[in-house]
Amino acid sequence: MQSMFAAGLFAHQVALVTGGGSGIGLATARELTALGASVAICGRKMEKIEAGLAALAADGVPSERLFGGTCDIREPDQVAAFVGQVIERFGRIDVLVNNAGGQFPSPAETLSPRGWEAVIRNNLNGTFFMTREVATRAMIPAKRGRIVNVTAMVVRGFPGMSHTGAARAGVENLTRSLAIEWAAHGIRVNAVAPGNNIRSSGTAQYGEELLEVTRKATPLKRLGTPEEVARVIVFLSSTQNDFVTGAVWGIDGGQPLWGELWPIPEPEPQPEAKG
Ligand SMILES: CCCCCCC/C=C/C(=O)SCCNC(=O)CCNC(=O)[C@H](O)C(C)(C)COP(=O)(O)OP(=O)(O)OC[C@H]1O[C@@H](n2cnc3c(N)ncnc32)[C@H](O)[C@@H]1OP(=O)(O)O
Ligand SMILES: NC(=O)C1=CN([C@@H]2O[C@H](COP(=O)(O)OP(=O)(O)OC[C@H]3O[C@@H](n4cnc5c(N)ncnc54)[C@H](OP(=O)(O)O)[C@@H]3O)[C@@H](O)[C@H]2O)C=CC1
Repeated sequence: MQSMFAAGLFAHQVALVTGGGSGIGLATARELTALGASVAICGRKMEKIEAGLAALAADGVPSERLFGGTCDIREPDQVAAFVGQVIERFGRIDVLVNNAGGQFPSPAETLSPRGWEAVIRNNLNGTFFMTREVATRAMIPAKRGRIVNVTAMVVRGFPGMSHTGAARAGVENLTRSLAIEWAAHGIRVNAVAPGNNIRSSGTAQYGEELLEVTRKATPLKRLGTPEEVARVIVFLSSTQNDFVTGAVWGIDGGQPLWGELWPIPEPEPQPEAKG
């Protein structure tokens, strides 16, 4: 695949991509390694990480530029151990892509406390634990770094998945807070918000019928690809945009502007309040 970026843009740089064994994370790892980066990927399941490493090796990336291991981002001890391994292996971390995440559909009224917590921990807590670990151990001491958080398109709320909507909105706000707190350390913090309309290993679980609903609700009338999301992540991870920080960049075919986001029952007309 021909890259839109200059060859060697990430030479001698190290990127950590969470959830890098599949989907958007793997597409990001492929683009970064193609541009010369050394890349570390993590996820909960070793078989996904092995498949990701195999795909990168098949692209021709030498093994000395690759590292992968299991790490559940919800567990601070596992995060600390993984970040330590990456620093031991490569000596630095220039780029962190917080891509790991996910949820399940559920109406708010039947969501159990543990179900709510599982999704908040997966998307909000995990992103914070990883971000702080990488910043304090690698980026703040080095006085440089770029962090890109992968959230979701939540500007219209997320009816039917309110837990993830709340968690992703939290990550967007965290992005803005840390962009300010860590500006003095030479760290830029941005986010990308994929629409609910990217065809990936992640959305495959929702089925073709729902994907068709979301395609129809997209002004560009097609689904996006993990590579299209990855290109924006890579741009924000690069040194080619050093004046961009605290931004949330949508990649959604115009979806926030129009159309039904998720097929939940249409609200009933409500009577005017009396008195
Ligand atoms: C085409 C339409 C497009 C829609 C696209 C929407 C845009 C977003 C796309 C993506 O995000 S792509 C990525 C997709 N991948 C995933 O979403 C998978 C992620 N899921 C997980 O990783 C896990 O399921 C989880 C959310 C982290 C939860 O795992 P955990 O191991 O913590 O959970 P458990 O211990 O099993 O359960 C805890 C608690 O949660 C309840 N729960 C878990 N799964 C479900 C479910 N599918 N439905 C309802 N409830 C669920 C579970 O019941 C537990 O609660 P209690 O029963 O104990 O009260
Ligand atoms: N595709 C889409 O349309 C959209 C995607 N997104 C978000 O983009 C990101 C990538 O999604 P996508 O590539 O589509 O889907 P995938 O399911 O392929 O990617 C999610 C990755 O995150 C990893 N992961 C999930 N939870 C954890 C955890 N607790 N610790 C470590 N790794 C974890 C998974 O690996 P493992 O299971 O091995 O842990 C997997 O590799 C996710 O955050 C997703 O929610 C947001 C909006 C839309």
